[in-house]
Amino acid sequence: MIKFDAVYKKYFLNVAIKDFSITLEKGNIIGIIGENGSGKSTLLRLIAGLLNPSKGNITVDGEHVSREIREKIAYLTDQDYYFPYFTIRELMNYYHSQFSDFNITKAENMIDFLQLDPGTKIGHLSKGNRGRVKFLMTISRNAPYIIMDEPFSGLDPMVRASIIKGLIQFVDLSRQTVILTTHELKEVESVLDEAVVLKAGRLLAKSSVEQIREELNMSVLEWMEHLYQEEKRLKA
Ligand SMILES: Nc1ncnc2c1ncn2[C@@H]1O[C@H](COP(=O)(O)OP(=O)(O)OP(=O)(O)O)[C@@H](O)[C@H]1O
Repeated sequence: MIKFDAVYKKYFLNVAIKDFSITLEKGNIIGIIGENGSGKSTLLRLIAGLLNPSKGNITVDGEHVSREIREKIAYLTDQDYYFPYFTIRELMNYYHSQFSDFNITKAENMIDFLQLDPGTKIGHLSKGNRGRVKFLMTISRNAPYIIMDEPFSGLDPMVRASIIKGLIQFVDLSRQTVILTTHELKEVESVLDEAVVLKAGRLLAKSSVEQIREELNMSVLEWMEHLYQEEKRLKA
């Protein structure tokens, strides 16, 4: 379980996360959604322990983020950082040597599914295919928490839907929790259990996707748009 208690995160004078309290339960696929600049990436970096809160507390399974806790988290960044002279297979072997939870058999199985050639050098891949490699390296870890910043951006629409479905196929939700940010809501919402809406660094709402669909009779995108309009109306 991940818990935020009255968390603030400032970048110099800019407050990116404000008075943020939330509990994220285990065993779900959770989508963090909101407009550009609403604080989604900052939230993920705080969970991954790449940033420290300016104020407030964050705990993962009841413990403050530390080196041991960080090892429980597989994090897919929105940045490109792989060594360009490695082939995909060399990168897989490198990850296998660095992370005790890296499942090389799962990675081998995923390579075909993601339509990647393991002999290709990272530096020779297109941006979309580098995105697939990031997805491969992250999902192949048997980490209890998989945190992904925009994992599907840049993927071509013809394969995006099947790669999104692969998330369910390759993640074991009896032992793993997935938290991801996305702007591709129409395609991603079918795999989400929960949605968390951010606006200007604040938590606007959190709901189960089933509740949004069954009780409000809305898609997640419609729900988010509705919340944004309500917020605007209340402020006017
Ligand atoms: N390194 C940084 N230094 C200063 N300000 C930052 C930094 N990173 C993010 N910010 C600011 O913090 C706020 C939240 O940014 P963040 O990247 O978390 O939003 P986001 O919801 O992920 O946006 P997007 O959808 O565009 O990726 C924005 O106002 C942004 O300009």
